[in-house]
Amino acid sequence: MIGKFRRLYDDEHRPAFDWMLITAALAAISQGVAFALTVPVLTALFESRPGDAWPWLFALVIAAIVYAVLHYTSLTIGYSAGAQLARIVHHRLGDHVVALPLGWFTERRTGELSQLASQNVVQLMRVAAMQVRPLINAIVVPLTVFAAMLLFDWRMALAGALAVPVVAVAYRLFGNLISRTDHTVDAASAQASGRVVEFARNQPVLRAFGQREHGGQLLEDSLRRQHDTGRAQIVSGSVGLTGYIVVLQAAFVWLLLAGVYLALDGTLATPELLGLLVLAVRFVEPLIHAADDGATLRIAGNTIDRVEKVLAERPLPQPENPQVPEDASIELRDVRFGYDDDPVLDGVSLRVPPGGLTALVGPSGSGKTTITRLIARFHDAWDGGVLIGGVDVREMTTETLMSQLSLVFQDVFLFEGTIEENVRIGRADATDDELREAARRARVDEIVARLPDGWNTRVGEGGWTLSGGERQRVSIARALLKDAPIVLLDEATAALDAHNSSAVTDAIAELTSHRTVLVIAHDLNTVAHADEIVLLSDGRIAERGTHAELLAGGGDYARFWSYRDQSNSWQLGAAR
Ligand SMILES: Nc1ncnc2c1ncn2[C@@H]1O[C@H](COP(=O)(O)OP(=O)(O)OP(=O)(O)O)[C@@H](O)[C@H]1O
Repeated sequence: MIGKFRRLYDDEHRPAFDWMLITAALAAISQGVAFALTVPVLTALFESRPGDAWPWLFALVIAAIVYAVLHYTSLTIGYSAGAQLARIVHHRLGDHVVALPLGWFTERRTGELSQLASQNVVQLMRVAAMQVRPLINAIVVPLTVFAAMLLFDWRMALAGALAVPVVAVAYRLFGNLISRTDHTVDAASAQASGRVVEFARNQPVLRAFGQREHGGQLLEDSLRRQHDTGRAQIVSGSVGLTGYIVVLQAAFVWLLLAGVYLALDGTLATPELLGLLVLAVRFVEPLIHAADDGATLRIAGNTIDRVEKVLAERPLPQPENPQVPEDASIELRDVRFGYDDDPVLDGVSLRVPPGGLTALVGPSGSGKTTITRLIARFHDAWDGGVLIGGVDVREMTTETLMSQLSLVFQDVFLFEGTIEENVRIGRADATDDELREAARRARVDEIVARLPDGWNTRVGEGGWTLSGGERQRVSIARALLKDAPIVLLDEATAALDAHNSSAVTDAIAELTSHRTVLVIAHDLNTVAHADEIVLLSDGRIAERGTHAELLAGGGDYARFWSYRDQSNSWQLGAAR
């Protein structure tokens, strides 16, 4: 456990943690020595030689002072080492995840990462600061007491040593019982907090569909599950803790019996026996505390395992000799790729020349979004190549690649901040005039005009104060401000109201003029003017050509187009 903590520290701060360990160990030794010194003091008093007790008492006071100083030192070093740990773990996680492929950031993983980096790391900091020392105490104090027993009476020390394996086995067995439900309790708590957020967020939907009770029922179920697992944890935890303490008491009784036997035998004087029994109590005491702290330490151990798992994720390999693209073309050469064992794209080749517009169409799940993700290097292709400006994306740095691309996807994320800050993410050093111009072209100025604080209006977490169409316009303004030569666009105007839809269409027209564009089109009406239309089906290109060529070809595209004529609202995605 201590090794796990040490591994988390960097070379600069590990010595502070080591100092905390050393001072804590020295404090524990001095505490053990102080306990041991009670034996000659008690012996002298019980043998009616109070004068003999003074030197031992004096030594005991010195040991107690040394203990107090060392304890205080390790406490203060521990606090600062704990605070450092939170900072280091945050930095290490931050530095590592920025190098991970964007495809790693699924909703589940980002949720777990955010819990890990916030709540769990703070717990880790507390454990490093406050709970590692008691663990050292639980090991070093009994060892010191044992050494002292050896000096006073080796037979009592031997009796103590015989009890140690039994206590160790009990610690492990009952410890497992205590921690057995940790994972189920963690999972139930995570699920319950997720349900609370979901219930609050989905109030409008639940009420609109008269499902308030259904949503409440789900929440209630998971709260009940949390309650039940919590109760099971208390029961098995109490059984485990009680069992362990009973074994410790039995170990003490065993020492008592050994001492009484030796006393009756006449080989151990009664005053010495009393002193040794007081020492035996001190032997057992830190072990009881160890049981209390064990559960917290195990949880900290789990957290460290999770941090290490994230740190072990393979970062996106960076090229040794980075190259820069020659132009703004996009090319896929015989690309194969899948998220698990089955390929999602199976031999896809396409080329968008600089300034060209290619539309990807196809049924839902045919792999359109996956193509855009490979171009932005969310993942690397299994086989084949993805090239920008004639250079494989694996041969350029992430910065170079990202400087070439603007991504406008459906799930727009806005940060908690003002609307101006959200547009400025497009290019941090843009002048105010450039920012206003991009906003005007994306028709964000219309949104700003109706907001109470104009540009300084805060958009709320995830941008919830704005409508879906408004969020898309903000994301298009970002892309206009960034002014990258290639645009990857997931066009989705179908779900928008008429006003927003026309505003988004205008904004997209601004964004796509004079740029290389690869657009995922959900509505066939918007693709007719593309230079090339690529129809994907099951991860392969089924048809390709201009609108006129595809209509003349009389294939699936032509068929879908004629359906579209019959029903204006028809969409390709719904054809599956
Ligand atoms: N992160 C992921 N992990 C596992 N499978 C995924 C992942 N993303 C997509 N898939 C799967 O890959 C296939 C292609 O998905 P993709 O999103 O590329 O299709 P699409 O044509 O863009 O669909 P839509 O039009 O519905 O957005 C689908 O079967 C999908 O379930």
